[in-house]
Amino acid sequence: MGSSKEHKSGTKKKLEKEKEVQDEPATLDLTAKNKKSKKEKKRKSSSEDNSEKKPKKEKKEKKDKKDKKKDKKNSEGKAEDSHEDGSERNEMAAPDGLQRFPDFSQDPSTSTESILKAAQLGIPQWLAHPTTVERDVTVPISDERFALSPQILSRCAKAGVESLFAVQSAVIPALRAAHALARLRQHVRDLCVSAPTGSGKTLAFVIPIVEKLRSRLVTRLRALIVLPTKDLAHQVKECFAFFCVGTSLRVGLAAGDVPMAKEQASLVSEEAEYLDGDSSLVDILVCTPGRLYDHLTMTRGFTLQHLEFWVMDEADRLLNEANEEWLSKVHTAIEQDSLSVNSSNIYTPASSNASAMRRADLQLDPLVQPPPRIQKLLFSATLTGDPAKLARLKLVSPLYIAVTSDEDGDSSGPAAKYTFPSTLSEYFSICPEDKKPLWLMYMLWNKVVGRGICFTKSLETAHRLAQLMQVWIDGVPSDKWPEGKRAVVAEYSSEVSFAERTRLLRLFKEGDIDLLICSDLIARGLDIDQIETVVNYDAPIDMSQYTHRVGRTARAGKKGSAYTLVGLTQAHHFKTMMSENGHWGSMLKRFDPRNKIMDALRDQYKAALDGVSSLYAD
Ligand SMILES: Nc1ncnc2c1ncn2[C@@H]1O[C@H](COP(=O)(O)OP(=O)(O)OP(=O)(O)O)[C@@H](O)[C@H]1O
Repeated sequence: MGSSKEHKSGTKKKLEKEKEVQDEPATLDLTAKNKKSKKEKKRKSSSEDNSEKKPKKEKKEKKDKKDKKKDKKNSEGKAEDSHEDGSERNEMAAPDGLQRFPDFSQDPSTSTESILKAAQLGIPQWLAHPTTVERDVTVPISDERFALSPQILSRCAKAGVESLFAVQSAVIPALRAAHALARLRQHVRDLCVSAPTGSGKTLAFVIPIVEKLRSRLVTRLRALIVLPTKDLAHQVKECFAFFCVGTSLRVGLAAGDVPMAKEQASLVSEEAEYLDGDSSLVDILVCTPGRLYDHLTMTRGFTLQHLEFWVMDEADRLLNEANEEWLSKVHTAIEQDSLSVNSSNIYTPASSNASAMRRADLQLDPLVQPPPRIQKLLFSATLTGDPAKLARLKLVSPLYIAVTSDEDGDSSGPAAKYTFPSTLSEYFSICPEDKKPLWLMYMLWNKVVGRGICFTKSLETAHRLAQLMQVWIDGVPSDKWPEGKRAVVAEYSSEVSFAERTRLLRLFKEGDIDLLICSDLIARGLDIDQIETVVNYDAPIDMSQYTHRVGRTARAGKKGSAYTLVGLTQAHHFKTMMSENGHWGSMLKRFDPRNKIMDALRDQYKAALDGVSSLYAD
């Protein structure tokens, strides 16, 4: 937990530095503006060649003008309602003379069309033209298109699922149809799915996979679900386990949180190892790429020869993994084994070095048909549009389903626009770097956060911030707090052991923790029902990071808020990023703390800084 002396002295230096810079005048880095003018020239020439885009361009220019006007208004420090209920005025337009919103009125804005066009260069047709589904659609679970069994319907009822969300209502029928085709030995298409955070992507693959496998006769590894982190693997495993109740399907987990030997023993039986695949103790395996690689390399009897589904959840993150060896390892395993068995459970007794002979036998034997091809299923809220990355997956005639919203207009192409839950309210605040802790204190003090999660840019920042908040909280007697209730914060990062993280999540869910301070470790995928607020303590560096972070709230149709603290030097980048992705405007409101409360907190902040410094003084 970063308690070494080295870490302490580093932290101390940083805190001293933090104190030093407090009184420095903040400067806004505008170097990006010069770079931008080149971009703008390029944009102009490309839009001149593109006359059919004109009406859209005009519309955009109007919108930009409107945005610029708004920015100008902000920059002039004019009071503006900035909070959800519109009741809170911008009383803190310029305390310290630092909090004015920088004037972007001189900034040329980059056309979304040209970015889109560039992004589409060289991308395959299927990726450029997704089947789109409206975000807010829901369909009763009993709809005949889903053809769900009584067993699945009863699990859905138990889970409180009465209707299916947009992504589920599109993906489940597509997969059910594919299963029917597979049974007839027909061509099965791979599937790529992009849908907003919290929109129910997990059930979109869990339900049809359980539905397809529940009548299988023999336990064999037929579905492989790969997720980028241990935490997510646990979450998805639990979901499968819940939906497999009432079936004989067995769900396994390989995420590296138990010793390798124990994991091996849970996946493969030592007894039946003379038959490839017959030794599997699980039908569905949820795993992380690292452990999957280890089992393919080291676990005797572990084979993918019976695989029917290969799901990659948080697919773009998996494709970004620095170590992609796992991907080629899976492909090699599949290619070696794919013709050794057919789906009607007739298998050829085989040793692992006899694939070629098996193939020849299969082709000669009229009773033995080739197995169904493995169907690859990719899911993400921010599916990559990089054709080179997708090519590594060797997808076969993929179908691309994108859940979008009305505001996305003619959204086409991969992640052409990031789609956000309609129940999410978004705010940003411009503040000097060294005052960010004060902003966070304000949010905790003033109960802006409720129950929330706070993202920082690094493990170290998360650790230092959690420590500072703790010293502050401990230093103010309970009866001085609003409603006599102290805030409770905890650090939640990969520095904290998995067991401790599990405990913290439990406390958070039970309402005993108000704010989890974390690095990006859990930005993706984690489904915690109770998160009301996301605080981006450090502004995200790209739109994908923003999407995944804010997507921890406003899930499954619930309301949620996201607050981004934008440092003065990040302000230009933040606005450009939001504008380029069509996310700058009425959906993103300005939030400014109230002067009076901030004044009261300033002394407490200073005392907390001193308190932390003294921790390291010994
Ligand atoms: N049809 C449904 N009815 C009610 N609740 C649902 C339904 N589908 C999913 N949920 C709930 O919605 C929440 C979000 O679902 P899920 O975690 O699958 O989202 P996601 O799209 O994978 O999000 P992310 O991209 O952030 O990982 C979960 O708590 C899940 O139980």
